[in-house]
This record gives sequence, structure tokens and C-alpha cells, in this order.
Amino acid sequence: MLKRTRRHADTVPVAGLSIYDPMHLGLFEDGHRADIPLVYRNLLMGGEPGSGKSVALNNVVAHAALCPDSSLWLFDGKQVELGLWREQADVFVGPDIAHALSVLEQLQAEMNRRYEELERVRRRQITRDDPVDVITLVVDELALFSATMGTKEDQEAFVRLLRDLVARGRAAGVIVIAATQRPSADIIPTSLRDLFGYRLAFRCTTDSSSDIILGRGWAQQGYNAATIAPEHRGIGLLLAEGGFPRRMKSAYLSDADIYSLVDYARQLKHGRAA
Ligand SMILES: Nc1ncnc2c1ncn2[C@@H]1O[C@H](COP(=O)(O)OP(=O)(O)OP(=O)(O)O)[C@@H](O)[C@H]1O
Repeated sequence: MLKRTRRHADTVPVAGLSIYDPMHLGLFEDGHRADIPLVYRNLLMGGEPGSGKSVALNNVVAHAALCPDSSLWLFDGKQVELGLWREQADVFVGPDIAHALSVLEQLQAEMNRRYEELERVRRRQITRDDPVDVITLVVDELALFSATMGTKEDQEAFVRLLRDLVARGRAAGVIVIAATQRPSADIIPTSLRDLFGYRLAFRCTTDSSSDIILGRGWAQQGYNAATIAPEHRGIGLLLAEGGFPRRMKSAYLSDADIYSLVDYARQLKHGRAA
């Protein structure tokens, strides 16, 4: 058994969801639910401004916030999109690159510590039975940290740390969800993009920005987020490891829904839920 580090619950969740449960993201165009297991995976989403990223991100954050076996680390460079969740976050980083770097270093150290622990007990990955929180790291907007704030060295350090977390975090219970409204090669280098098991492209302005999120060649094969009509907000192409991109619409949470969920998450966190 791994050393206990879980903060919210004694052992496994008794109320609310588990981060090991699939997360409800929306509906595919054939009417099937788009429920995706987040654990052991990472999710990249991109699309032009107003295309639906924040709505989709709020679904992910809500799921993680309602899971007593997950801790929520929010990087909200714009400080508005995820602000409603701020008090539920275990760690909240605003538009401050120095803070962002120190938090990522802390997370990298935690990941390394978990790997040492796994090695000690001859295990390959963290599982539902371990009394260890899965850390859900949500980064919005990626470009602010990787290309706008700070010096070039800071930005490179940010991308390097993030890439390491995306590459090695999964088995150690670290999930990375990143969103950007600037899907370009300098913001999402192929070496980073290819590490994300799930990629969700909302409406993009060009075929190549669609490919930057989904992967090279998909637009030419007809899976092109630039063909999504501008009024079709919340519609995107979801690519899951090894499959084909599928058209889906994300579930919509109004601000009132989010406030109720924040209240419920607060109750769960303080152990007052029935
Ligand atoms: N799944 C959805 N169902 C219904 N409406 C949606 C959905 N997704 C987005 N919208 C509408 O589109 C608007 C813009 O969506 P959202 O804020 O998620 O865009 P965004 O991509 O995050 O934009 P930005 O990059 O500027 O932050 C929402 O306020 C909402 O009105």
C-alpha cells in the first residue's frame, strides 16, 4: 500500500464521484454520451475565442471538484473562466508566471516522490484503492503561460515542466487538462500535443490550427474543426487515443448550475454531504 497522502476523505469516496469514474463531457452526434475516463490520461482542447472551451472545461473542473479522491490545481491565466471554482481549488494560480513555475516544480517533485514510492512497493501505477489523491491540473489559457507572460526562459521552463507532467504524470495520478484559443505550433509544439491522449478541437479558423490540436493529417481526411459553423458553439471534434475524431457537443453548465455545484463540492469537501 502506498503512503497516505489523500487530503479529503479517509479512504475511498463515500459520496460524490470518483475521479476513476468516467467524466460526462457531452453528447456525440449519434446521441451517445461522451463519457471519458480522465484518470491515466490527459486532455488538450483548443479553438477560436467563443467556440466553447470554457464551457467544456467547466465540466471537467466540476467533475474533479466533486471527486473527494482528486485534488484540483487550477491555473487560470484569464482569471475569469474558472474563477467560480477558485475556492474549491486546492491550488489556484492566476496570471503569475513565477507562481506557475514554482507550483509546477512542486507538482513535478510530488510526481517523482510518487514514482519512488511505487518503485519501493513494486507497482507501476496508482489505483483507486490507494489513499492518494489524483491531482487534476487544469491550465487555461496555455498561451498566457507558454508565450505571453514572463521571459522566454520562463516560458520555456513552463513548457518543459508541463511536458514532463503530461509525459510521466499519468501513472503517478497526475492528470493534465490544457486549453488554448491560440492553436499554433509555437503554443502547442507537436512533441507536447502528441502526449495528450484526448484532444478536443472546437471551431478553428484554419485547417492547420485544427490539425495542431487533433494531429497532422486529420483535416485532409475530413476531420476538420475549421468546418464547424461559427454559430455552433460547444460543438467540437473529440479524438480519443487510437480512434477517429468524433463530432460532439459539450454539456452546458450555466453560472447558476456552477454555483450549485460549487456549493455541493464544498459540502462534500467538508464531509457534510448526506
Ligand atoms: N455546449 C454549449 N452549449 C450551449 N452553448 C454553448 C456551449 N458551449 C459554448 N456555448 C456558448 O458559447 C459561449 C462561448 O463559449 P465559451 O466561453 O466556452 O468559449 P471559449 O472558447 O472559452 O472562449 P474564449 O476563448 O474567448 O474564452 C458561451 O457563453 C455559450 O453562450
